[in-house]
Amino acid sequence: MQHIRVTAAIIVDNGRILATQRHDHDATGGKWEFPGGKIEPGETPEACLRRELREELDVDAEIGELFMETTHAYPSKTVELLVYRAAIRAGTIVLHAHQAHRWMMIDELGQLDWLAADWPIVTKIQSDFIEH
Ligand SMILES: Nc1nc2c([nH]c(=O)n2[C@H]2C[C@H](O)[C@@H](COP(=O)(O)OP(=O)(O)OP(=O)(O)O)O2)c(=O)[nH]1
Ligand SMILES: [Mg+2]
Repeated sequence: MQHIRVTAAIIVDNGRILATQRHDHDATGGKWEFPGGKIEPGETPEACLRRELREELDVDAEIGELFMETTHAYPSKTVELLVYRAAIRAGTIVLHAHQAHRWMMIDELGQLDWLAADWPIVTKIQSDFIEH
């Protein structure tokens, strides 16, 4: 089965975490995720995530520590997710790859219809995420 490595960002602002919604016309349309994308050959995860945040949100971000790694087997592919903390350093969000975004309080995160691979991330954020 296809195995892909994907980076995703936990971006916090004012105590809220950024969630982005995939386009309805995508295979997983309407689901929520953390912005990011596939690591290209020769690219470090951090460089990938900076590139993805520029491409998808139009922002310059500083990538912080690795928050967690999680792997999920979908019917058609296995996704290995590398989840980093990140902070926006410049720019204002303009959505180039998503249909919506929301800034969520940590205790509200469970209200969204997340991609299946993201539930362990949501659970870990709610159990041991420390803002700093
Ligand atoms: N970015 C992101 N992808 C996720 C998350 N959870 C999850 O299962 N995925 C899956 C969905 C996709 O099958 C895969 C990569 O997603 P992607 O569509 O963002 O990849 P990309 O930005 O490189 O986009 P593209 O150039 O392939 O269109 O990872 C998540 O929280 N964030
Ligand atoms: Mg993406």
